[in-house]
Amino acid sequence: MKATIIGLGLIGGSMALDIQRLYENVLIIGIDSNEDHLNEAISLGLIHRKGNLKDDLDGDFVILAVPVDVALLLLPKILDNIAENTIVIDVGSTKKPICEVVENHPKRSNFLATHPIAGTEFSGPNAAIENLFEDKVNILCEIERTSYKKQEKALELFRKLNMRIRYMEPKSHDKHIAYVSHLSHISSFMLGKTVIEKEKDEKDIFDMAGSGFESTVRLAKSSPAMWTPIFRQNKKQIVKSLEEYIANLSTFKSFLESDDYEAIFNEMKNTNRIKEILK
Ligand SMILES: O=C(O)C(=O)C[C@]1(C(=O)O)C=C[C@@H](O)C=C1
Repeated sequence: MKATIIGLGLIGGSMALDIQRLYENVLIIGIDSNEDHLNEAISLGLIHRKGNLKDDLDGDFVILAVPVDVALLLLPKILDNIAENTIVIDVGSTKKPICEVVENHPKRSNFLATHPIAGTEFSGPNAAIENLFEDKVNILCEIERTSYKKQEKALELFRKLNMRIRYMEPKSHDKHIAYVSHLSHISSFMLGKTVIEKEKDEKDIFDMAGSGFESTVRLAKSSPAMWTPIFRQNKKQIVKSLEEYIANLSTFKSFLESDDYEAIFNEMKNTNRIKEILK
């Protein structure tokens, strides 16, 4: 079993670890533009050897786990050179642009667009962990455009990883993910910024930060190199979600200014429904 992992960050590295654990006689080849990451991936045991985009597109799987802007550039070239029986699986956080870029590619049926809803705020090969995908949702887009044999191969991998599969249209994926993932990150980044700016005048502010602040601001530790292209590709949906979020913040502020504590209580009471949604 041969798998080529392109992009040896948290997701690519974790995938490499799990494929080694779940299959027999595995050869994992790593490709990354960052030479330090490649060396780190070898010393961490994530990959067996370095590869390249000419000679290593002929295994069972090619996993494309690079930032979403790089994925758009690489995927058509990868498909140009892919071996007949090899499936390319992308794992990026936006799905419409990547599906569009290969829409009319003659090797479209070698590709499957996926989004594993798994991750942490950390990045790079060092952040890779075993079992990251266990019991996590994996959103698959336009699976009918992937050849049947290759669908089976991918689904077997996701079964072995014990993932929960959902099927979605790329547009619908990008719309919903703008709210539950992309907006969460922006909100955390801007909360972090607000508190850091205050800290300039009040040195003690972080001494007062408890686990509430820490859990809310966790995502602000995420990689700007990964998130900037995501925000760019999903700009339209994110702007819409931000408008709704800003309106809710403004409403809360006006309730407070007008001492409308009943309204504030009700806003929070209604939102407590999140306890049932995210059990
Ligand atoms: O939990 C985190 O730290 C994540 O950032 C994971 C998260 C998310 O927003 O849920 C981030 C991006 C991925 O596309 C999928 C999952």
